[in-house]
Amino acid sequence: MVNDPLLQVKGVGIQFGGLKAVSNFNLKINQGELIGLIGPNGAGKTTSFNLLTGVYAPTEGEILFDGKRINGLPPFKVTQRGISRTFQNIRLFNELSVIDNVKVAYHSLAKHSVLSSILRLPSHFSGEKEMEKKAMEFLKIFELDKYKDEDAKNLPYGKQRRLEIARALAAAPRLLLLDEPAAGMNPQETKDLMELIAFVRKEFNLSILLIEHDMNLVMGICERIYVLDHGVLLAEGTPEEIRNNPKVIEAYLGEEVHDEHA
Ligand SMILES: Nc1ncnc2c1ncn2[C@@H]1O[C@H](COP(=O)(O)OP(=O)(O)OP(=O)(O)O)[C@@H](O)[C@H]1O
Repeated sequence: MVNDPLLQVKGVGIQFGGLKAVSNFNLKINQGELIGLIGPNGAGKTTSFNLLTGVYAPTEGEILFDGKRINGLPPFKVTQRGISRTFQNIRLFNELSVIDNVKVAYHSLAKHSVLSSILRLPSHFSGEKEMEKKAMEFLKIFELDKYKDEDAKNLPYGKQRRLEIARALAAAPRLLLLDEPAAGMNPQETKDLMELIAFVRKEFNLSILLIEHDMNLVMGICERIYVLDHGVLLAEGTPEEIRNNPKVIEAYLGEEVHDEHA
């Protein structure tokens, strides 16, 4: 159905030994929404991403993407269905060039087959050319085109973060999961990145789920916010509702937000 949410997480949870890292987690993302996921350290945010992307299979509940069940699928299948992510600790292919990092992600979608690549058929070369062109388009959007032949490891930290997002986008997702994309960036880099996220969301008609510690940033760009605490959903609402939710203030935001709006 056209109006069904793109992503529906229904009562999802996972237990590691005796620890319930996430339990009874419910979340909905509609087409085109930019949603924030916040919570104190150890609240279960990254574990939720791992559940959504098939790194972990939930021990309870189900996850529907585009109306179809995806829990239990391995990560590469989840990516093929249309969910891409970035990682809290950057995971690039350090020894590969900047452009090759993007091409790797694009590869699974390219039309030419492995066989045509091995045999070096004409379709291999046209496929390669098209891939190069597409990868350059992503690099341009992220202002990384002039570093295309540089090893990824030589990029400054902020640019590595941008490259990770470019690579995630190259897999042509409908839902992009960003795990603290602005971590370690200075205020100007963070501001630029947020503008870029807003731009790519429109340009690629994306839905985005964003884990972020910078409260002003989350409040500034997300339509709705989910708050996790000790693995359970503490609150869900608009930035205004979250800001004024006493449970959230007590558990997470504390005096900082209180003072801001006093
Ligand atoms: N593979 C695992 N095995 C055992 N425990 C785990 C595993 N992964 C996560 N946990 C635990 O689950 C809880 C939630 O961790 P998670 O990394 O999801 O929190 P987070 O909200 O992302 O925190 P942070 O903001 O610090 O990144 C923590 O107590 C963590 O130690």
